[in-house]
Amino acid sequence: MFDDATIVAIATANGIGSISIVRISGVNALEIATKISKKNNFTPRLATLSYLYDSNNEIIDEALILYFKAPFSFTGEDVVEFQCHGGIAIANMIIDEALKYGARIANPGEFSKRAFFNNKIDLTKAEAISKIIEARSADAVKLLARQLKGELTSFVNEIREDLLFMLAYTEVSIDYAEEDLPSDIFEQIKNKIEKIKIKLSNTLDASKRREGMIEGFKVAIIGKPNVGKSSLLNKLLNYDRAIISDIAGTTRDTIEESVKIGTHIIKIVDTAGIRNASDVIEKIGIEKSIQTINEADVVIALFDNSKICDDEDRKILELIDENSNKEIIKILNKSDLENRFDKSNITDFIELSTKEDINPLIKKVEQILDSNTFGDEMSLISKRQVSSVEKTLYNINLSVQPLNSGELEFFAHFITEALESISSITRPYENDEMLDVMFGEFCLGK
Ligand SMILES: Nc1nc2c(c(=O)[nH]1)N(C=O)[C@@H](CNc1ccc(C(=O)N[C@@H](CCC(=O)O)C(=O)O)cc1)CN2
Ligand SMILES: Nc1nc2c(ncn2[C@@H]2O[C@H](COP(=O)(O)OP(=O)(O)OP(=O)(O)O)[C@@H](O)[C@H]2O)c(=O)[nH]1
Ligand SMILES: [Mg+2]
Repeated sequence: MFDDATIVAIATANGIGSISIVRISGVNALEIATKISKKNNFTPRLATLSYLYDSNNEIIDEALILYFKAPFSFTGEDVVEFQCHGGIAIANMIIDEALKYGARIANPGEFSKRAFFNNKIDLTKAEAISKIIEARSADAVKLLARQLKGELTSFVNEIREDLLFMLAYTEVSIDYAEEDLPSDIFEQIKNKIEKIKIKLSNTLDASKRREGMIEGFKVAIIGKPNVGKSSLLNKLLNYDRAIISDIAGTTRDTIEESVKIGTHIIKIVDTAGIRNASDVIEKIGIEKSIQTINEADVVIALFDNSKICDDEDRKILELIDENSNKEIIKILNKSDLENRFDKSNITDFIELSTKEDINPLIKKVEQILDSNTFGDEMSLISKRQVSSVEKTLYNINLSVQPLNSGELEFFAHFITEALESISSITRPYENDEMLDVMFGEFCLGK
């Protein structure tokens, strides 16, 4: 799974800061620390202040050295940390010395990978660590910290226990006569199945709503050409990001910019107007809008209040109706001009113009994102976790019919599949390739 080399990497950011940390893990860690510091009586977990020397005996720095004696370290191996003066020059010099004394540079995620294989962390914790490093908002950090603390691990273990209970009893009832079993055992199993189904689908729903907390929520502006989409984007960003003109078709490509709304970091997406120039292009336009709507957490759909409602507007309104599960805010824009849009075509709209305060619109977006964010339900934080839960739910659903008809071998088969899927969230049975890909996406030095 991995070689037994001693690995070294900078643990801190690759830039100027007051302190940098170089971390070494493996059997030679202590010996390397001894050579660099000329000290050899490290007490585990006690910071030791020492000068550091290179192999020519020239002084490099004054640093704190931390020694973690195996197995009581992050990786489960002997770990030594040099907390040296910041910047990258000193850290790189320490790394060079460690390489001379037999260490090699760690691969991305290798410290975490070793922690996983030494049973110090499970995959949920590894994923939480990896995402926390990249988190951009306090909301995201809090969500991830819950998983770091083991919330998903407990969730998985509870479901595993229930599934194992079911398997145990089906095994027994396949082998033994019914009268030897508690009479309500199948009722118990059915109840457990129903509870698991609810638990899994609630978790999937909450996770879907919160997807944007980690990746950044997407708010998309759609509408036909010239309705004022880019003008609204600029107002939301508070600077002139997009080019604006009275020529329809000014914005050719999708523009994405980050901005903070309330506690949320969001990506605002300004799209090219949905055009009706020819059938082919119109089709592309509509397809693009459908895609935009699908990918967005909130959609702001603009209509031009200074023009009469035409077929293009009606197409967009139709699209909105078809996506009633999406949060779509309808805006009658350019309401400062003479109103010509027939309002019988549209419900629940906000009248707006560039001359007006957009705070009510921002508040509305914030409210929607708040409701997507908050709540006590647990969330999954990666596609991998979501697909494992989906697979578990799929197999649980398939197990119901054979349970009802007494085909216990089939029931046991689906429960076994479900057990495998749910277990893979914390610890897959055998899947080295997946693990390589996953840990390979981690930050260097993590
Ligand atoms: N300097 C430093 N800070 C750090 C880390 C690190 O590796 N080094 N971490 C790295 O991610 C995080 C803290 N995570 C850690 C997790 C476990 C152990 C550890 O030594 N575990 C031992 C002992 C447990 C105990 O005493 O309770 C063990 O699990 O056996 C250390 C750090 C964040 N801050
Ligand atoms: N009177 C008035 N004019 C507006 C308003 N919003 C935008 N405009 C004008 O409408 C024209 C088109 O604005 P844009 O923001 O470029 O429109 P768009 O929807 O991005 O257009 P495309 O990129 O071509 O799809 C510009 O001349 C804007 O100044 C508004 O609320 N009131
Ligand atoms: Mg535009």
